[in-house]
Amino acid sequence: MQPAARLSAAIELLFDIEEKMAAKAAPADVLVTKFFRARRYAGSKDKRAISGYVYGILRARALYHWALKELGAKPTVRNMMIVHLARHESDSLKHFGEENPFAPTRLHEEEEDFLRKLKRIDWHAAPVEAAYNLPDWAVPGLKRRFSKGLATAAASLNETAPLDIRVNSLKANGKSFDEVLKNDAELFEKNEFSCLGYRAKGPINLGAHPAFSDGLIEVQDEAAQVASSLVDAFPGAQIVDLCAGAGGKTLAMAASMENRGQIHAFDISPKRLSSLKKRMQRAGARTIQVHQIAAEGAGREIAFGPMEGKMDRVVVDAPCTGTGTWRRSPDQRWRFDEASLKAQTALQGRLLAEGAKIVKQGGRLVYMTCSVLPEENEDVVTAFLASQPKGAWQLMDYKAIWAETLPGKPAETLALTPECLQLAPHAHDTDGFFLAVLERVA
Ligand SMILES: C[S@@+](CC[C@H](N)C(=O)[O-])C[C@H]1O[C@@H](n2cnc3c(N)ncnc32)[C@H](O)[C@@H]1O
Repeated sequence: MQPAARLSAAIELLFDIEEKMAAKAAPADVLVTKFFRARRYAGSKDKRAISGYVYGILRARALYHWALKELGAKPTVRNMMIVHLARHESDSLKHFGEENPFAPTRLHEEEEDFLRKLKRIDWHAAPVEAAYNLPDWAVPGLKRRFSKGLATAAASLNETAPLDIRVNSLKANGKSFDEVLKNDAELFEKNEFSCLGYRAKGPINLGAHPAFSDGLIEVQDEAAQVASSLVDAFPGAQIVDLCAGAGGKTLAMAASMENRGQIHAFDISPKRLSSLKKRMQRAGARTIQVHQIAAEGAGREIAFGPMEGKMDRVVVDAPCTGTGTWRRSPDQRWRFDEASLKAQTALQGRLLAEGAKIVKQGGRLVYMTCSVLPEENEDVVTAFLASQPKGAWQLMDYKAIWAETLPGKPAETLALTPECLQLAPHAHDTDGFFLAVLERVA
């Protein structure tokens, strides 16, 4: 593709992403994949260039909105692209209006005008929300979490994420990492916290790798690996994974359990559960029972009633705003608002209370989210404890569980409640992730 055609393609793709974002429909990564699948003629360099524009603009969206407002221009996709090029590769602006049927149309007078004014913009004067691409609904929670460290934390949440893998001990059978990855082992380095985790040193396509197709490795961020270990899923345990999704944690727990015991994996999404079924086959996990469940209604009582007070572990990996994974999905932040955050926290509270009923005495309720917002984390746990009879639950110190389940020194928490674990990219070089372990006393 010619450079001009790449620009047009990026504008078209971004337009689609913006539309779907407004409708809270398909996320950017799904749209990007679909876009390229329909354009087989796009080579790897084209894909890299187009994705570079798209994600670069998504990561600076609030900043470009702010700049365009300062200049009296509308925050359209085309205007954001013009600002982006002016900042990063002004030479490419010459492709607008080029003699090429695929080129974007020539810059019109208003655009030429704001381009001239753009040179006078003081980018350092941008408010923190614009500079770090923060949506209004998340700012109070981010300030509570990070206080003076907000700028550093927010900058880190706006970067690109690394790729981590977990060696699947069910299939690796004691093989060393070099044996599992063969000649590609040197492309990875050991994770800091997770005992089975490795981080890719650079971009790598694992989809076609034999270690992946043979189930020897799983793609999983280090934070999720740590959280799965802290469940302390022991061989022979009876576990309910209430929001199992496509089974990232379920598979890690099945491996810790050495295929002994039982994991009941529930979710409302048939698509995610069908992906879990494929993954468990590939991973050789034989202790997982998959159950689709309705979001609400009597079906849930029928499913969970017989389990009341019987489970060793109940994992509530709750649906959340995903603020901790903004690095991977930079459009995610624009899909929520104050009302949907509130609805999400109410659902999290309901799921935690529901899961609590099926934990046995001495068993553990493990609440986790991939969010850094206290509203979805400590506040949900505090409200749950307040709703329970006094002394019914003990909030366990994650450091004590870490000592039993993970090697090395426990990561220092950023949680407002010191017993809980809160990880964040700037401090731990992992996704943002929260975990609280509650033991049933009575
Ligand atoms: C954070 S994701 C789970 C990720 C998964 N545990 C993993 O490790 O890959 C949250 C999941 O909750 C599911 N969910 C949403 N509402 C639910 C409900 N009422 N009951 C059970 N699952 C629900 C979503 O479909 C989604 O798969």
